[in-house]
Amino acid sequence: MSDSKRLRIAVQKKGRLSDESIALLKAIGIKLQIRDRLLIAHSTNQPIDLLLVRDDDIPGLVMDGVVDLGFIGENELEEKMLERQKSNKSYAFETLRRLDYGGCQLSIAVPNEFDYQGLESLNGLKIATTYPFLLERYFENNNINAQSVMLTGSVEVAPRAGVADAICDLVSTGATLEANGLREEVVIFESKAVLIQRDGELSEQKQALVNRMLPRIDGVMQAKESKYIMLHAPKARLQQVKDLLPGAENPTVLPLANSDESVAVHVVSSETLFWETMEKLKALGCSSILVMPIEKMMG
Ligand SMILES: Nc1ncnc2c1ncn2[C@@H]1O[C@H](COP(=O)(O)OP(=O)(O)OP(=O)(O)O)[C@@H](O)[C@H]1O
Ligand SMILES: O=P(O)(O)OC[C@H]1O[C@H](OP(=O)(O)OP(=O)(O)O)[C@H](O)[C@@H]1O
Ligand SMILES: [Mg+2]
Repeated sequence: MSDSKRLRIAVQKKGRLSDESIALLKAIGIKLQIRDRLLIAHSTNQPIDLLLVRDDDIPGLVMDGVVDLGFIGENELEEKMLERQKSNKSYAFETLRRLDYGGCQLSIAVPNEFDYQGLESLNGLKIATTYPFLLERYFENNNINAQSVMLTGSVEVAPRAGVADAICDLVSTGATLEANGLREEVVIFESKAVLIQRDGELSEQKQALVNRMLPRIDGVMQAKESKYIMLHAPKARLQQVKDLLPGAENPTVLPLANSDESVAVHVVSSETLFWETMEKLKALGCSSILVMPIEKMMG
């Protein structure tokens, strides 16, 4: 059990989730000095320690109570849950937040020349994967009689190497599949990064720290999606201008020095302003249209 006074957070050391997880912690005000070869990093301004590990280890570290929090992909988390269920190990945890990065899907892909006619075409195949528990659950739920072949890496070369007939691997842009002459046919799991907490009560101090972190995480994610929009608009067309601005229920309208016809409009928008909308605003007589990123938000 984690009995240290400092909140322990597990983060992937090197990979797809590392940079964004660490950037998120920094964005919520946690100062970190990460040195390349060390497993642990101490925050210099909060009672927080980061454990930098392989992502495969993160669900187990949280479920065994070795760390308090962990950043992990839902694919890896669900796979480890299924694995621990089957071997009667505890698999309790709490999801604190679903995050806005690490988006990918676990899909079955076949070689381009394979004549795929639907799920029944998978019967009798050998399918290489790093996620055998998720794949076998999919087989069971869909009455597919196929065999999973566990590979920890280079899954996409398995069909060419004659090790398997098809694969089940993570897909984001599809570039890896394309480069290996494979075609995505079935999405079996959609995933994003999540922040999870171990089961059981945290000490009062640790819980208070987590309670402060979560609204800040929400603020960072919200800010990323939002824009601050400023423009000069003709007074006579103010309503039409407001109608064009996304999520602009309550814009600030300010007088402009030296102009009775125009006003300044400021608005925090829940989405960005597309070029097409900017062109329409211009056509209505708007000028000085600025779209700016927002760093932090608090409701
Ligand atoms: N192409 C992708 N785009 C977005 N997210 C991805 C992509 N590939 C993987 N992920 C997410 O990031 C997680 C980590 O992927 P990565 O490829 O870094 O893992 P890994 O090779 O298993 O690393 P490790 O050495 O830590 O075991 C995946 O489990 C998934 O949730
Ligand atoms: O659809 P794509 O955009 O091509 O992304 C998918 C690839 O990304 C991940 O691997 P990664 O590049 O992280 O390397 P790894 O397999 O060596 O971990 C994943 O395992 C796929 O191979
Ligand atoms: Mg891994």
